Amino acid sequence: MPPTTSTNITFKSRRQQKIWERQRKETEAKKKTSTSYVNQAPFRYAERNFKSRVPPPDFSQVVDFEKMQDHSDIIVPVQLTDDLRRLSSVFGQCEAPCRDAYVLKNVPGLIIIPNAFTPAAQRSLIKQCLSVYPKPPNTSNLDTHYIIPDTGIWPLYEAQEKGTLKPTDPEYHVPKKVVVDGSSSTYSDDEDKEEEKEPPRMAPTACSDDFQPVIKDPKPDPLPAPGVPLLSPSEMVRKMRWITLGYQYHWPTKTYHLDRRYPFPADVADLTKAVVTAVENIGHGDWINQYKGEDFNAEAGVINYYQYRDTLMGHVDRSEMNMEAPLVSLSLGQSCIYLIGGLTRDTVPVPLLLRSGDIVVMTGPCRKAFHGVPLIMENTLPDYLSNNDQYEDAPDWKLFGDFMSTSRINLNIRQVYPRHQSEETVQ
Ligand SMILES: O=C(O)CCC(=O)C(=O)O
Ligand SMILES: [Fe+2]
Repeated sequence: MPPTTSTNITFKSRRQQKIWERQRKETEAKKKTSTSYVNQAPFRYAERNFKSRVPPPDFSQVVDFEKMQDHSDIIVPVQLTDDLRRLSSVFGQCEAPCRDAYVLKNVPGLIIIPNAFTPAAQRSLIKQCLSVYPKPPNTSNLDTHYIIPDTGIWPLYEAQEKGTLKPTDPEYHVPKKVVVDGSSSTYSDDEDKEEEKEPPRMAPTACSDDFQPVIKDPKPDPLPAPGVPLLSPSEMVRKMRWITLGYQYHWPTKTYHLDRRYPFPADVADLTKAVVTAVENIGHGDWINQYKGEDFNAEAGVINYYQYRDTLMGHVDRSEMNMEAPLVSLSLGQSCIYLIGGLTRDTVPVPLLLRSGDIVVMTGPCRKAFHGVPLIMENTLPDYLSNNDQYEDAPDWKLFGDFMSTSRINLNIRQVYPRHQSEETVQ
């Protein structure tokens, strides 16, 4: 067969030409979506705005709960049914009650409770999120590739910083998991969270119509990738992207391992129940949240660790059999822009500025709304989390403050089973 040509390129075969043309079309399509804002769903348009470095994002529509007067047309102040600090000690000791919350006129079901935790309570939660919760059996993104010691990584990082753990010590490098020869991973670690990647093709995703929260298919653990590097403890802690609490989550299929449930941290369960109790009967217009705090069980949680420039792409959390129960989400550390949209990406999302200590509660219709985090706002760490100061409640804060100087932590908690049902009664 004679070589075929396309423009000035010579091809050895027709097949090669076809491949080349397909690739060219794909590249052009990609270029189009990345350089022009035309034909983009409003949610994607907003994501691109906040991810842009040059030109800088347009922040003019951002809702800042410290400047309420600017948003009185879209935000309604409400009073929680009870003081959070009375309902749970995890919010911290403080004379002032915590009852101020806000709802958005155009996002039914969304409730924001700004500044819900005292500085000491935030320090305590951050310490737990970094040094206590990320221990086996709780799973993190690092587990796919590394054998995490029972202590977790944090004590190794502390020892490295103190100089008591040296690169030549055997514990310095957390061992890698062995790659089984000849097997290729169906999923890569990069695909296991809804970051700026296409979701894996083989499974329906939590945003697709054929998605089922319960599937009979096997849920194989992602396989370790060959070639992951051995890292120092300080590098390892900054590679932590997420951990899961309670029912463990299978990212590739976006369903829960209902047979893999680990103990849920009591303080997080306690504060979440308090939040769900405090938002009873809160809402606006057509939607008033009626879910009872007493019916809420914290059964699954995700802790997201964001470094500067990390983003979380727009998605819907609908892996829970119970989609009536509120989802409670806490922000700690650097501020972020949080986009809250509607049932599809075609609804124009509202950008919210979330600060350390803010709580977002997604109730009723908002449980099915698209949301995401397109921007971590640099240099927004509150002074009370700084690594330069001494704190009576946290004498060892320096290292935690170092970590938080470039990080945001989000903790979100869900109920998996319908109310009055549990693992035992459902099976
Ligand atoms: O980081 C956040 O505030 C949101 C996290 C989130 O939506 C998720 O983990 O599903
Ligand atoms: Fe989410």
